This record gives sequence, C-alpha cells and structure tokens, in this order.
Amino acid sequence: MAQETSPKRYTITAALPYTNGPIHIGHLAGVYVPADIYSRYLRLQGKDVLFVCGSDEHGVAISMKAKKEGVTPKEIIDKYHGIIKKSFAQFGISFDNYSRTSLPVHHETASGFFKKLYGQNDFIEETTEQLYDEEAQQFLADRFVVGTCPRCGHEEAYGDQCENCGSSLNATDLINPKSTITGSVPSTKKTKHWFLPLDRYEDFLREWILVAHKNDWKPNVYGQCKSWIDGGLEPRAVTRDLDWGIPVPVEGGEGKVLYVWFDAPIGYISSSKEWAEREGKDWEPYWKGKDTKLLHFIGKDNIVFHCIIFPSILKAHGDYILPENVPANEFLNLEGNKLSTSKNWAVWLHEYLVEFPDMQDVLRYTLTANAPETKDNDFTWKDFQARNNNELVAIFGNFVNRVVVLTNKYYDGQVPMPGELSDLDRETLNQLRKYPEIISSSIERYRFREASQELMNLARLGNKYLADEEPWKVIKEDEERVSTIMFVALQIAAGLAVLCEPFLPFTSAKLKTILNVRSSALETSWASVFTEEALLPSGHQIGKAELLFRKVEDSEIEAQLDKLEATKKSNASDGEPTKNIEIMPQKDTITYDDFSKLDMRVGTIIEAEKMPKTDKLMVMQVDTGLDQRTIVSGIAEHFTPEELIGRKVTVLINLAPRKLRGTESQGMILLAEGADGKLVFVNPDEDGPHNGSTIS
Ligand SMILES: Nc1ncnc2c1ncn2[C@@H]1O[C@H](COP(=O)(O)OP(=O)(O)OP(=O)(O)O)[C@@H](O)[C@H]1O
Ligand SMILES: [Zn+2]
Repeated sequence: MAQETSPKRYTITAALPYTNGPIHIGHLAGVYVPADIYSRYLRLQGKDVLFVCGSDEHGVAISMKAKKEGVTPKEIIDKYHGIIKKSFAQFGISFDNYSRTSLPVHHETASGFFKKLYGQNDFIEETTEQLYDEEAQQFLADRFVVGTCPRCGHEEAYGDQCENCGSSLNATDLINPKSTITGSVPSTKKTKHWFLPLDRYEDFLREWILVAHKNDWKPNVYGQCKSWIDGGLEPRAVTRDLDWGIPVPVEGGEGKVLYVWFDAPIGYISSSKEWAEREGKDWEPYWKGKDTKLLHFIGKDNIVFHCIIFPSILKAHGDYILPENVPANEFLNLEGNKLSTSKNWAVWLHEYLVEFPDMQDVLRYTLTANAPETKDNDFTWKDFQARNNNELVAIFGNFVNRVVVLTNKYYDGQVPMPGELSDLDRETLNQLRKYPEIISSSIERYRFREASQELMNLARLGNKYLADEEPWKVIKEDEERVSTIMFVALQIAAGLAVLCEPFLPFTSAKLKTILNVRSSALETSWASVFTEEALLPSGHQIGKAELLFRKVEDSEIEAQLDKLEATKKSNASDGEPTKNIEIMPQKDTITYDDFSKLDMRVGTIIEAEKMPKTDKLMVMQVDTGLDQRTIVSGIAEHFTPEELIGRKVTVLINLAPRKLRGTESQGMILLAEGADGKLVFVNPDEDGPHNGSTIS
C-alpha cells in the first residue's frame, strides 16, 4: 500500500548477479548504480538503511558454464563470486552486505520457506510430462532448453522465461524446443514436481499492484504486471530435476532441487541475516516491520519474479512485508548491440577498473546520465568521452578548480568574510539552497538521470556565477567585492561536495578533503545545504587544489572501439573453418606443483564395449603399464569398439574414481575436440614409448 508516513527504516535489495560471468555495464546501469545512488542518498539523509545483495550461485546458468569450461559448478561460482565482489567494492557500490547463495545460512533460509509453504499446503504436488534430453539423459528446464516464445514469437526463449517479452514460461510451453546441451529435439518423460499455484494469488496481486500501486510504480513495471495478471496466472513449478542447487527438503524430493528463482530472492533475506550476525543487529524488523520500506532494484527481465512470484511466496509465508516499489530499469545496449556475456559484447567492470584507474565516477556518471530508465538505451564510448570532457571536466571540475585555486591565491586558503550581498549573490545562494530538494524529488521518484542532470546544473550555476562575476578581473579594482564573490562560490563548491556524494562518491570524498570539511566539525548532511548557515564559514581553512577529473583522449576511446571491433571480428568468423568452435578463455594460471600432481601415462586399450542401454558410454579395459583398469568414457558415438581396441592413448591415472551408471571409471583418456565436433585421441606416436611411460 502506498505509505503515508515516513518509514522508520529501508531495506534495499539489488538483483543477485549470476556467477556465470563478471559484471558488465548493463548490470551496473540497470541495477547497481541506481540502487547505490538511492542507498547513499538515504544515508546522507540520516535514514536507517540496509542495502543487501549477493551472488546467485544456483541455477542452470551455472551448470552450463561449468559444463562448458569442463570444471565443477563450485569452481565456477568461487571464481566469479571473487571477481564480482571485488569489482563492486572497487567501484564503490556501498552494499552493507554482499553474500552468496551457496552459504549454509541461505540453504537453511530457502529450505525453511519451502517447508513452511509445503506444510501449509501452499503447493500443488503433481507428476507431469517434462522435456527430456535422451542423449544427455537429463530433464530440460530453464536455460537447458530454448524454443519459440508462445507469447511473442521470439525464437530464443528459455524454458522458464522469454527475455524478449518478459513472460514467465513453462518449458513445455515452448514451440519447437531444442536442448542447449546436445542440440537435440527433446522427448518428454514423467516426473514429479511442486507447483506454486499463482492463480490463487491473482486477486491479491490485482488489488496490491493494479489498484494500490497504480500511481507510484513505474509505467514499464506496472504495464508488465498488468498484462500478466490480466492474461491469467498459472501454477509454476518451483522444483527442478537437477543436481546443482538447494535440495528439495521434503519427502519425495530426493534428487531434485529448488528452482533458482524460488531461492534467489530469498537470498536477500539470507544476506540480511548474515549482515545482522556480523554486526550484532536484528534482521527481522528489516523484513517484517510494517514501518519498513522494502525496495527491489532490478532489470526488466526480473520483473515477473519480483512483482508476481516472490510477493506471492512472501504473502503465502505470512510473516513478511511486501516491496513498496520495484523500480526496474529497461536494458542498456553497447554501441548499438545487445550486451552479451557469451558473445563477449560488453564493457567489463573489472577491466574498466584497470584500464581507467581512479575513474569510477566517470563511468557512474555516464551510466546514470544515460540510464535506460524508461526505454532501452545505448552506451557509446563517444558519449562517455563527451560526458567526461564536456561536463565533468569542463563544468564541475573547472568550477571547483577555479574556486580552490583563487581562494589559495587571494586568501591563503581561508574562506573570506563576505561584504554586502548583491541581488545576484542572494539569488545564487537561494538557488543553491533549493538544490537538495530538487535532487531529492528526482531521486525519490527514481529519476536518476534527471537527478544527475540537476547536480550538473548546480555546477553550471557555480561556473556561470564565476564567469559572470570575473573575480580575477575585479581583484584589480575592488578587493572587498572579490571576498564576497569567493565566499558565495565556496558555498556552491561545498554544496556540490555534499550533493554529489550519491552519484560521484569518490569525487565527493576528494572534494571534501580539498575543502577540509572531512576532519572538521562542519556538517555535511544533505540537510546542511539548505540551511541559512554558511556551509563553509569565514575563516575556515581549505586545502590545496587537486584535479577532480582529467580529460579522456581520443586515443583512449579508439583503443576501446578497436577492442570491440576485434570482438566483432572474432564473433563473425563463424562460418569460416572455425565454425561452432567456442574458444574458451584461458583458465587460471597454475603452478608447476599443481601440474605435477597429474599422473599421466601411456596406455593401450585392450578391450572395449558399449555400455548397454546408453548411446554415449564406452567401457574400456586399459593397460596402463602399472595395472589393467576400467575406464568409462562418453565416446561411443565417435568410435566403434573395433576402432578402439589396440589403440595407444594418454591416460590420467590418478583422477578420483567415479561411478558412471553403476560402473566405476578409474581414470580418464585424453581427447581433443575438432572443429566439426569430432574427437581425436591425444596420443603418443604408436611406435613410441611403452605402456606406463610418464608424460610430463
Ligand atoms: N543490459 C542490461 N541492461 C540493464 N540491466 C541488465 C542488463 N543485463 C542484465 N541486467 C540486469 O542485471 C541484473 C543481474 O543480471 P544477471 O546476473 O541475472 O545477468 P543476466 O541477465 O543473465 O545478464 P547476461 O546475460 O548479460 O549475463 C538483473 O537484474 C538483470 O535484469
Ligand atoms: Zn516472448
């Protein structure tokens, strides 16, 4: 319900990023920068804020990435969680806690939700036909299957969602489904799952969103919700037949896990619990207090999960508050094309931080000034350069630099005593005092672009004031007047230092240091800017000038465009002989000690036979020189047993044994995959070393 009184505390969540890749500018513009601006703004207002996020470490996106890289899901999540967490911190995203959904606290919390709803009979338990990949011997859900969206005709819709129209789907709804694991057309197979009957929540959702939030939710969010609710809601499976995720904690759930979109939003709660534990605080008021304002910052493809599914889960649970708003953004593109992790079409945050050191605020500003708030938008490097050179350097930086340099030059850095104020001085100070309200009003309506432009307008006000008053000329004839001019200009500089903090936190800190307000007793809250009191009183000593921003050169922009051009070329070489090959990024560097742990030997295959009732598996007896052992390998579609017997191969003999369909495989035979998907043995020359020779 639209809140009448001012909330006592705020819980702010930012979408949990999947740990299947690093953070790119789309994520930042869509979610993390606006959420951070909002949180910082509230803190400056003295509000009680809990800003949480964390890595989403379950789901098919992770399993797929692990399969692709030939490593375990655990290795994938550890790697990307590390990269993501570090880059967020360096970029100044001020989470109170950044958690991960693989932690026990999250498994317990998500299981607890499931058990509670199960106990209340809030699920439908049903055995239905689900898509099945015979070749991979796996059920296909979510990103393991693509097909045509029954709602909009988009051909690359996933098994749970169409990213084009935002619809939430059941995999069996897809037209012409195709397995993304093997490319095959799936069959169907019976399996039991638990469904959340969303139809039961239709009346509640209609009342809560379509009536109560008709006027305060963004039109893009409201519109999506309205079309789903009006279209009729259906039960959604909240469990999956997968081996990676949170085990289904009820009878009959063996071998199944929770659907990632069931557990991920609960991750906000787990993250809050982790924070409370560490800080010695109570998390419950932040999630259960009626006087708490809960906000979810997300991108548009997450709207259904945060506005329909998660609220239904919270409502069913009964103890929790609902979000007051879900200010979802549309999508950011890059140089005219959709950002894509798999196509490497992105500006990666961790790379930006290295290539543009100490320039976090420039990216924050560019992404805010051009945020995809009401429609999809394009990031271009030219715009980045223009925003930096024409606005941050030429207006903001130039104004502040003049003020600081002149104050040092004329008054040894002491704020001068003003004389009588002219009409323009008074008018300028009045305008300055209006800015907190102007910017607040934009931020509180989630119009961050507008807010960032108002901030720049304040810098413009200062710049124009100095340009009109020309203290560097007046100093020759009227020194007293200059004291007044500089006093007024200094107040604007101090106002900027405070009001830019949500948008440009690094610049704000630098400017506060230059103005020497950090270690002083001067107040720097949001409210301090609109009081009649001077922000910087006469006599206050400021520090030396230091450049806040530097120009971005053409060559830097060209280098970035060249990098993107190279990506385009490498993506376009599809169709050449390298068709369909995905060149994996180089894995992390290992030490010689790591390498020397691999015991690889020359061996000979002495027996081979296809495993009954499978298409892919071949069971082989291999003479390793040390012993004769069984190795099972997924190569039966590539070789007949006859072709294999007698072949010299390279065997990794100290790989931990693993049971495949009941037969223990004791090692691995090394193979390379050719351009056409053909497998080739990595083998010593046939006449070469005898069985058991080590390979190093
Ligand atoms: N290009 C984009 N513009 C705006 N928001 C985005 C963009 N890409 C992702 N987001 C948002 O960022 C948040 C985290 O994204 P998530 O980790 O789920 O990645 P994703 O949607 O799979 O992106 P990608 O496919 O590029 O990896 C989500 O709320 C998502 O809506
Ligand atoms: Zn669609």
